[in-house]
Amino acid sequence: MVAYCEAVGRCAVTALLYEVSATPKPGLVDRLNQGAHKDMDFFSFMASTAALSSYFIKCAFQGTMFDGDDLGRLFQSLRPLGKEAEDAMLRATGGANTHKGLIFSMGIICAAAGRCLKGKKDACLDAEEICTLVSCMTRGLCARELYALKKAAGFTHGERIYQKYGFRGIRGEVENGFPTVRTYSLPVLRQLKSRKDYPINDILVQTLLHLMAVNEDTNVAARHDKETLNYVKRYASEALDAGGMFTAEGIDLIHAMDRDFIIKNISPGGTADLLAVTIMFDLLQGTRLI
Ligand SMILES: CC(C)(COP(=O)(O)OP(=O)(O)OC[C@H]1O[C@@H](n2cnc3c(N)ncnc32)[C@H](O[C@H]2O[C@H](COP(=O)(O)OP(=O)(O)OP(=O)(O)O)[C@@H](O)[C@H]2O)[C@@H]1O)[C@@H](O)C(=O)NCCC(=O)NCCS
Ligand SMILES: Nc1ncnc2[nH]cnc12
Repeated sequence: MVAYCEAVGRCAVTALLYEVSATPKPGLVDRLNQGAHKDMDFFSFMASTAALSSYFIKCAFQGTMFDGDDLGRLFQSLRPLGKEAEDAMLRATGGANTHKGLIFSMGIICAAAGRCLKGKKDACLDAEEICTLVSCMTRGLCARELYALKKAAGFTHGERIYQKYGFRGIRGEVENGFPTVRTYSLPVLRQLKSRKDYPINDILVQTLLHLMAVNEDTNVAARHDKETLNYVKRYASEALDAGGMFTAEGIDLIHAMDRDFIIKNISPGGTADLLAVTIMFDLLQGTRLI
């Protein structure tokens, strides 16, 4: 069981490292620049990933150990681990929110992957099965934290954006079992990977563009507004129409997009998170972890 949880944790760490390494990513931290961020760079992401490696294993372990059918309780039991992980991230980065979103979403995925072991002698992991578990674990989250929200002040970014635009952000993604990943990015990643001549870096950037063209990224909406989010989506579609990472014209457009997002202070951080989630599902899929 320990080896299984370590293997799940290793997939999560690999997903985080692949995501930040993929270059160029418009507005995001990558190997070329800090994107539209002042308080984090490529090395902050390395340090943050290292600090989170034991957290992912602990979440998987929590999933394997959980007894009972009320998966909402498994989700609740992750909260103290998430808080500890957030402190570790802040210590490792000198106070930057590098992986705030992924502590939440990847933690739930690792616990769900742990739960997949229940009642099995060996686990051949399947993204659909994990997504169903994620959805069961977080059932009612949007109703509790967004729809019925009654607070006078102190709204988080996500709560404020729901009230303004009705975007459910990461809460909607987990409660619906990552529809954006299942519908868009995972099929794209798999199809591109079947082309043996494409470098992994280019496949990941291309997958990111597909996500950017559709994702309701609450980070973009929180720093700016709905119009800016539509601008990001249109720009990503335009880069894809030009061939994306697989034509010279597409690559030029992606670099132009990066320069433009940096000037305009646009960071599609939620979309970067979904790229990491996509990579995670691809790494887990079909893997016999024990
Ligand atoms: C459930 C919470 C995580 C929700 O918190 P909040 O209400 O703040 O929710 P959101 O803002 O909606 O989302 C949180 C992060 O999720 C990422 N995200 C955004 N949109 C999407 C999307 N459509 N799909 C997937 N993921 C999405 C995003 O993460 C990225 O942003 C982080 C940097 O954020 P921040 O510092 O706010 O942004 P900056 O632009 O840098 O800030 P400023 O400079 O403008 O100030 C970065 O990590 C990216 O990866 C969202 O930020 C909340 O309840 C919570 O934290 N709970 C703790 C529970 C927990 O961890 N439990 C244990 C595990 S279950
Ligand atoms: N590469 C990246 N740049 C900025 N924010 C992010 N959140 C997750 N990955 C990110």
